[in-house]
Amino acid sequence: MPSRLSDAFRAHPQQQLKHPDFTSLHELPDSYAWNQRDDPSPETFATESVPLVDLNDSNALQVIGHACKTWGIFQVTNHGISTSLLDMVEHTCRSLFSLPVHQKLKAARSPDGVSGYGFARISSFFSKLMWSQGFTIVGPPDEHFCQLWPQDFSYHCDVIKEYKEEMKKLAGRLMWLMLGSLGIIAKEDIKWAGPKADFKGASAALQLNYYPACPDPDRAMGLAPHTDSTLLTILYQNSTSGLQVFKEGAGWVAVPPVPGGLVINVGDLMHILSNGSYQSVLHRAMVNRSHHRLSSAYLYGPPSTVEISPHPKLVGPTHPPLYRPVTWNEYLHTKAKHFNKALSSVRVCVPLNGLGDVNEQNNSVTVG
Ligand SMILES: C=C1C[C@]23C[C@H]1CC[C@H]2[C@@]12CCC[C@@](C)(C(=O)O1)[C@H]2[C@@H]3C(=O)O
Ligand SMILES: O=C(O)CCC(=O)C(=O)O
Ligand SMILES: [Fe+2]
Repeated sequence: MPSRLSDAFRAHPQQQLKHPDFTSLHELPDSYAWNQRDDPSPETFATESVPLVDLNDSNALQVIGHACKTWGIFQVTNHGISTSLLDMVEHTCRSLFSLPVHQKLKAARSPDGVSGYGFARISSFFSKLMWSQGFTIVGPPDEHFCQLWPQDFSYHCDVIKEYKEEMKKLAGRLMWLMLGSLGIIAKEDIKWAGPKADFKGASAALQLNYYPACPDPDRAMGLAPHTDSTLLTILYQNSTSGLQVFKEGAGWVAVPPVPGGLVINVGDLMHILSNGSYQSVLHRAMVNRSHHRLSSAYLYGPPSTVEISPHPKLVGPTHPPLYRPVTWNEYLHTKAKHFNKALSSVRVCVPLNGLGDVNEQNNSVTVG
């Protein structure tokens, strides 16, 4: 099993797809036209809205805990990330995606790599193409940025580095808020958080997404429904809406951009750590006829060698562990192979009849 995030996809290389120049398309090609069969979820729209939390509010911990249990997503304000930094990141995204295709392809993601320009990893699980372009950054951006902007790369590198540092601090803070509401409050409760409890060794990937304006948005899909493989994800979206989340009993709910706000979603590893108490949220990005859309997702997880398992404080005789321990790399590997069945493939199979022979998937563990 690879031990670095950048090696997570060595065993599952991504197929090479053509990168069209979106700006030149005035009609939606058939390869981009999604039909109901590709998107089985009901197209209902809810009146409910995703919780909004002011991080300066004294109730923040409780509101976040409730949001993680019921929605698996919330938006935050007063998060400490300056508007000017968010503007600079947006500017870097804009500048990156508006480069000519041949220039972007100089920093193309290699089939078995994780960083660089290309289609979303999950593309291979769908028969239709997504109306988006992405740029993934794991580790320092210098090498790829040098190819994109031979003149100005150091400016863009500095923006991304500062953003990653700020995101890392905010993610550590959010970790304690999310865990705190489950009663996981002491430094010793999460050993890998380190002596200062600041999650210094955490790993992360930054995913920049660009959704060009689309001639036929009702039939196109920006980013297909998925959950993130993370502990948590911090998403910045520009002022164009498009993000939707699936809520049981309500259907697809839009997550409108809140000025200066950030969207936080629970990922699969947090679902495991919370022993199923927090939901990793199914989400997708829709596209727009007249406006392009930009987003940046900070995908946050544990250090590569750390195994995540249901927290001992949440496990007991009446609450058996629902998942077996997994490292982030191992889980990304599983996701690249099984996509939306990845979570169930690491689920511990509790026998329903006590006979211990219930084992729906050959790589799940049977207990009892
Ligand atoms: C650290 C990560 C997390 C990854 C894979 C790798 C780098 C890029 C991330 C995303 C970003 C876009 C959605 C997703 C589903 C995708 O296709 O690539 C994510 C995936 C995951 O959360 O599984
Ligand atoms: O663009 C968005 O709103 C969603 C992006 C996303 O889900 C991701 O990058 O994982
Ligand atoms: Fe996502």
